[in-house]
Amino acid sequence: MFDGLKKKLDRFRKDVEDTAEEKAEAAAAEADDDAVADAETPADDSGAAEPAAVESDSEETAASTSDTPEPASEPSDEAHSEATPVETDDSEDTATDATDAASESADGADAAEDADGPESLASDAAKAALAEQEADDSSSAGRLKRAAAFATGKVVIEEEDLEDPLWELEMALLQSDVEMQVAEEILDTIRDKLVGETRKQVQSTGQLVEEALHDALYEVISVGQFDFDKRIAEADKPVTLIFTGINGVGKTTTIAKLARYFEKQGLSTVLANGDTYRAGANEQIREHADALDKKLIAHEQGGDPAAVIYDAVEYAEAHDIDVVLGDTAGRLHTSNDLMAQLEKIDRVVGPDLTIFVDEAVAGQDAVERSRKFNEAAAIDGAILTKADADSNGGAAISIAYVTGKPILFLGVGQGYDHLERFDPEAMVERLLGEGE
Ligand SMILES: Nc1nc2c(ncn2[C@@H]2O[C@H](COP(=O)(O)OP(=O)(O)OP(=O)(O)O)[C@@H](O)[C@H]2O)c(=O)[nH]1
Repeated sequence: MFDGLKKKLDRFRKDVEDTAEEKAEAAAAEADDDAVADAETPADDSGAAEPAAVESDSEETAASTSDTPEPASEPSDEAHSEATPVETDDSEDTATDATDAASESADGADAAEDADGPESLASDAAKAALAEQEADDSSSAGRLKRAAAFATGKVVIEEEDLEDPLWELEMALLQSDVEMQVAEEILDTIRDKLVGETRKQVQSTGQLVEEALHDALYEVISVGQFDFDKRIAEADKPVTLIFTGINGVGKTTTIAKLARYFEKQGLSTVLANGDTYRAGANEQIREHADALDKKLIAHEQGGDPAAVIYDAVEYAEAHDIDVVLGDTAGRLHTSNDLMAQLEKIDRVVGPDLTIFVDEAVAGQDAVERSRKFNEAAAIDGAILTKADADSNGGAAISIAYVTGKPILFLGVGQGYDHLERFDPEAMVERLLGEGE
């Protein structure tokens, strides 16, 4: 399930990790060359121990180096732990930035000690560059900072490192039927979380990227989620659930699966066939009712669906039944008379939940239909069937964000037990291949 998208997400994570680490290693190599060149430069006649000068290829860097205050005395250990690898980002607010950086460097140092990580490999010149409080540009001092960051077990991820991998990820999401605005939201979240992030000694860049991917996917997938079982348990009985969607997506089969699902929870159900439109609809749902030993309320073909559902609620009240499961005719959102039927059921019966059913394999089409049904009939949640046959996962990722309503269940096969409560965390872990 969703294997195609899983592979693409994994490729994104590897691309970013490779880019960031290659860049840092390249900078480290350059920095060593710079440091060696500086070491051969004769000291000036003042005799004061200058911090290792950083070769610059631009005026401002030289200025910032000459501005660098000379250490008054050999820094004490505390001062040293303050002065060692400090990440300064380019944000305007250097005061906050310095505090953040200091606390981060303390964390970094602690983490390094905690993790019994290798002694810092940064050369003195690299440490001096890192100790600089100035926001730096892409000069050799900047390269040295990145290199030292790498040498001290830190990798700074920059916007340019993400450009290509994010473009690839956007294509992958769109090809997997993720809705455009949902894909943009995912990319924005990843960019916000990763740019300027430093990889701590105890983390790999891949872990950093995975955390950003996880959070970005979870944010869009979990929109509107509520505790379905709790909602049903606490609602006044009988609870009335109405199912709508187009023909052939699996509404009737899903109703039968839910009858089995509630039975396992000790809740009784009665089925109602509000599909008085299609010939053979009564026979189809009656097969399920008989197989599950459940009561079915049905009228003649051509009857009023609202009257069927109303009779089922009356039956449930008279027989102390917990849940009414009302099927309706497959319809397109553009079918005015069928949409008018839904409004009448809403008016006459006042169902607890109107649930939109579509098939995961329909991808973008399912997303678009969910948006239209929600506009026309104000759905309370969605069930995606045939997820067992869906390699993309685009509909499962997009529908909640697009409608603001949660996906409640996934249909994962043709059997009555092939129904899964939709869990956003489990979905994200499935997409990221975690916990396998
Ligand atoms: N693989 C798979 N097949 C499913 C799933 N859910 C339903 N189906 C199949 O999809 C087909 C259509 O299911 P129905 O329940 O008849 O669909 P419907 O929406 O009620 O169709 P109408 O009655 O025409 O509105 C049947 O062959 C089901 O077995 C699922 O989760 N996975």
